[in-house]
Amino acid sequence: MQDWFNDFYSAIAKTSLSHWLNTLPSQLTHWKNEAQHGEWPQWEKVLKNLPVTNTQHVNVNDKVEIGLAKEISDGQQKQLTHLLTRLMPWRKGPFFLHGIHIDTEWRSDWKWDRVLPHISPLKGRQVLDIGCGSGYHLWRMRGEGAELVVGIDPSDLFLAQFQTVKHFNPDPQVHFLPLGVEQLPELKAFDTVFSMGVLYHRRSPIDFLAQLKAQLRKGGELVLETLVVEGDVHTALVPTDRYAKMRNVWYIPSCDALKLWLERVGFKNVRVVNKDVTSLDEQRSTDWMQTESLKDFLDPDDHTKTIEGYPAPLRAVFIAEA
Ligand SMILES: Nc1ncnc2c1ncn2[C@@H]1O[C@H](C[S@+](CC[C@H]([NH3+])C(=O)[O-])CC(=O)[O-])[C@@H](O)[C@H]1O
Repeated sequence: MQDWFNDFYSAIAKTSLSHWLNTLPSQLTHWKNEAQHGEWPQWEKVLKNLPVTNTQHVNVNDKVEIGLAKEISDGQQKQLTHLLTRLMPWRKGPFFLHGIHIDTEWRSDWKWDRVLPHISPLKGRQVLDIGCGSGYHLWRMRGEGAELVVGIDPSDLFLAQFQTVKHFNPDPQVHFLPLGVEQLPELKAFDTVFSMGVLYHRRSPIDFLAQLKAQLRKGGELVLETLVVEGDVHTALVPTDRYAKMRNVWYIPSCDALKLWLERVGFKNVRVVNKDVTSLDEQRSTDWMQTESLKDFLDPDDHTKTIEGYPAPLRAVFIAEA
């Protein structure tokens, strides 16, 4: 793990992100010390036992597929499947590793298909994904030609899943840092900042939007995806307790309200490019995530409502300019 972070420091040393090096090393040292007390050591063991395959087969353009089945023996494939199950639940994907299909809870590729047609081409850009989950979209961003791709997410399990994929595709321009958005300094350097599925988890959504803006260079692009409700510019749902069984949901604004919030923190040219009700095919239990999923979070008699009686998950994609 020492190497991953050193690799990242080298990757940004001569870029407009170099001032990040003032704060990052001490934060990551702190993370390393803390991680030893949780489940990290057992996931690290999985990472250490992954087979070295040196595959040249990398497709991150229309899916995330690294390595072919024929490049490893049946015994190795069985062993690899076993190691991957030790990193369950796999929520964000899917991934195809040496013929093993990790059928994740979410079809994150469908979200990417809704976002991609509307964003500025990523070719040559420095890109940040805030709350990147397992890093599925990081690979797809690189597949679109981004020059440097950085994801942050505070979940250690997501880091372990990302590093598993990176083990088979050691691309030096794709990185995951175990940080929360609140730990970022004002970098003002990324060409595109993504934040998908995170806003409703933030207690102070307007501060969060300002933090996103502070990561972009002037004229850079924000790609924000979040839950929304129908309503006017003054509408935002704050659940009394849980929303779709999630404990940590705070604000679900209408599109007009969120557009206003974005404008209030200084974003320009704000537009909603996609609205979509999450289908039971997009989020579901699988062999790789065997506990409850969307169908258990909805009213069994009326799928337009959550089990708590709120409008069922409706998601929107916003694009804005810093
Ligand atoms: N403070 C924080 N800072 C950054 N990330 C955080 C924070 N707190 C939680 N997260 C992370 O935000 C992600 C939200 S999931 C979206 C994943 C992907 N983007 C997707 O669009 O599929 C959607 C959901 O679970 O509802 C998780 O990976 C958290 O660990």
